[in-house]
Amino acid sequence: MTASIIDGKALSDAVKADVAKRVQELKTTGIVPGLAVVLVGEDPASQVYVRNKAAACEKAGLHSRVVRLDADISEQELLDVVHQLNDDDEIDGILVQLPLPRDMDSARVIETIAAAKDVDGFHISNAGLLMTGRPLFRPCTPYGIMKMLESENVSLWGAEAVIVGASNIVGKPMAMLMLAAGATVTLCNSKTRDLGAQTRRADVLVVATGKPGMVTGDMIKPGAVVIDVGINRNDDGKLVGDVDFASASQVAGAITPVPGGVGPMTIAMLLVNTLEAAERRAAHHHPAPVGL
Ligand SMILES: Nc1nc2c(c(=O)[nH]1)N[C@@H](CN(C=O)c1ccc(C(=O)N[C@@H](CCC(=O)O)C(=O)O)cc1)CN2
Ligand SMILES: [Mg+2]
Repeated sequence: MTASIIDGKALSDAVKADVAKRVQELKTTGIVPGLAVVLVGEDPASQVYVRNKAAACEKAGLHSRVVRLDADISEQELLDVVHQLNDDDEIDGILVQLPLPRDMDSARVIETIAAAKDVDGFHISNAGLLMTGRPLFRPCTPYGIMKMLESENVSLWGAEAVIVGASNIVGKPMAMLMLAAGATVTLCNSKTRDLGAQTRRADVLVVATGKPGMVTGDMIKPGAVVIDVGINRNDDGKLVGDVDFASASQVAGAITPVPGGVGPMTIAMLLVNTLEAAERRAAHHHPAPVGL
C-alpha cells in the first residue's frame, strides 16, 4: 500500500483565506483583530516561527505586533510586558513563543496572560475548560490536526486513537479533542512498555515525541491515518518528522509530510483563534450611537 499524502500547506491556505474574509467582515464593525507575539532571546527556529506568524497575520489583514526581548531580561520584566498587553485594547491575542530561556518559569509566564487573550490555549483555565468539554481556545497544533482529519473525512467516532507524546502543548490537548470527538484514546509516553503494541492498534496515530524517525512502518496498522507532529533537522540540514516516512508511507492509508503537514496548520489555527477572540470582543463592544 502507498499512503495518500495529507497536504497541510494547501489546507492551511484555505483556512487562512477564510480567516481573511471574516477579518474583512469584522473590520466593517470597526474592529481589527490584533495579535501580540513575545519573543525572548535569539533561538533561530523561534525567530523563524515568529516571523512566519507575523507575516501570516499581515497577509490575512490582522494587526500584529512582535515584542522582542533580550535573553537576559528578568522574569519580572517579561511579566510586566505581558500585563501591558493584557491591558492593551488593540490586542486580542497574546502568545509567548516557547521555549523560554532556561531559567524562566514558563508556567508562571503563561498563567499571567489573560485567559481571554490566550490564543495558544496554554493557560491552566483554558486547559481546564478544554478538559471539561467547554473549550475557549484550542491549542493550535491539535486544533489543526482535528481540522486536517475533518477535511480528510476521517471519523473519530468509536475509533482507536493513539497519541505518542504527552506534552501540555500537543499530546494532552490532542487527547481531549479526540476524546470529545468520540475516539477511544491511548496516550503513550516515554515510559510506555512495548510502544509498537500500542501504535499498531491505532486507526488514527498522532506522533509528537521530538525524536526523529521514532515510529516506523512495522509499528503501524495497515491503512491507518498517521499524523506526524515532529520537526527535526537531521545531519544534512533536512527537516524530518518523528515518523520514518519511507517505511510508514508503505503501510499507512494516509500520512502527513514534514514539512508541509502539521506545521502550517499550527499557524493557520493561531489566526483562527485570534480572529475568534476579536469576534468575542466585537460581541461585547457597544459603540456610542452616532449623533448623540
Ligand atoms: N507559544 C508557542 N510556542 C511554540 C508553539 C506554539 O504553538 N506556541 N509550537 C512550536 C513551534 N511553532 C510555533 O510556534 C511552529 C513550528 C513549525 C511550524 C511550521 O510551519 N513548520 C514548517 C517547517 C518550517 C521550517 O522550515 O522550519 C512545516 O512543518 O512545514 C509552525 C509553527 C514550538 N513553540
Ligand atoms: Mg482591554
